[in-house]
Amino acid sequence: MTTPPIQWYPGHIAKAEKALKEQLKLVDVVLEVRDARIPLATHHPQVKEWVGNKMRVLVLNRIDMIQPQAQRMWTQWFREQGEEPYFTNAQKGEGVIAIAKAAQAAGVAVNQRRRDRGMLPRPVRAVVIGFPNVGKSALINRLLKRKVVESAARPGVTRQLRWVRISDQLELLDAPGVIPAKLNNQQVAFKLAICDDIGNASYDNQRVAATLVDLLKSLTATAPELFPEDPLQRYKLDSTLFTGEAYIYTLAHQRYQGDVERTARLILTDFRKGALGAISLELPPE
Ligand SMILES: Nc1nc2c(ncn2[C@@H]2O[C@H](COP(=O)(O)OP(=O)(O)OP(=O)(O)O)[C@@H](O)[C@H]2O)c(=O)[nH]1
Repeated sequence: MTTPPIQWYPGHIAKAEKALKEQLKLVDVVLEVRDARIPLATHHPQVKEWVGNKMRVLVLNRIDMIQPQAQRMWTQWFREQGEEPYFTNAQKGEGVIAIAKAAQAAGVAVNQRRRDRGMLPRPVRAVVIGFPNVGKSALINRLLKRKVVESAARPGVTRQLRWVRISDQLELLDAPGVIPAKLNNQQVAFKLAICDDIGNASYDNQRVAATLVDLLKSLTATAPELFPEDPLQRYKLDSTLFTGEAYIYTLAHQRYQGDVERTARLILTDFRKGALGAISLELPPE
């Protein structure tokens, strides 16, 4: 059997899963953050089971990094699935007030249940969960209107637990819950690696960058209305003539002294910092 191109460390995953379940035990409401560029790949199939019958608010973050038209398509799709997506730019604080309101609204139901059981109402307790690097800490800091959580460019950075008061009705765990990636789907793994939402994993930059080029080619072909310009035009090399792998190899030889690794890293960095434009890497399934 060949080694899969993207690998995690199983011990790390088991530990993360255990920590996440401990955090979930403490709360009434779960704010699940996904990366708006890959809302399906940043969904873990077991979240539903882990969240159980607690209230869940679905947050699609990095809204600045996808096309407005893609946002509209996702809104419609999620509503068809019976879910209301909340879109945020946690870096700038956009859409964050609506998240706090949705969490508080969920708290009303929680307190009604407490009253029905003869218990005193209390502020609703919430936690922010999501894959590494999706913007959990940035969102918490915005909800708190101050910086209590280190928001790092480095994936997988988290710290100790504390309750912080957001309003009279809402308390938040100040440390986010990290959802560990599911191990067995390489297609999903590639998207997580492209977006740097993969945490503690090892992968091959050249294969990941080649997959990004192939994905962009296929998206521009299937949804041309979302791509008035070729996202790869920055490199002045026609992507329609090559496979992803051949594209990187050719570009490396034309522009970067044959340094394929450097070219691969450059393309990934350009995509991650938005230099290729606002691009949703996934579109709602038909
Ligand atoms: N462009 C953009 N960048 C964002 C957004 N939200 C967060 N970021 C940036 O993305 C990086 C990661 O954000 P964090 O808040 O540290 O992500 P996290 O999910 O807490 O990451 P871990 O601690 O690794 O699990 C930081 O550089 C943020 O400034 C957003 O909506 N748009």
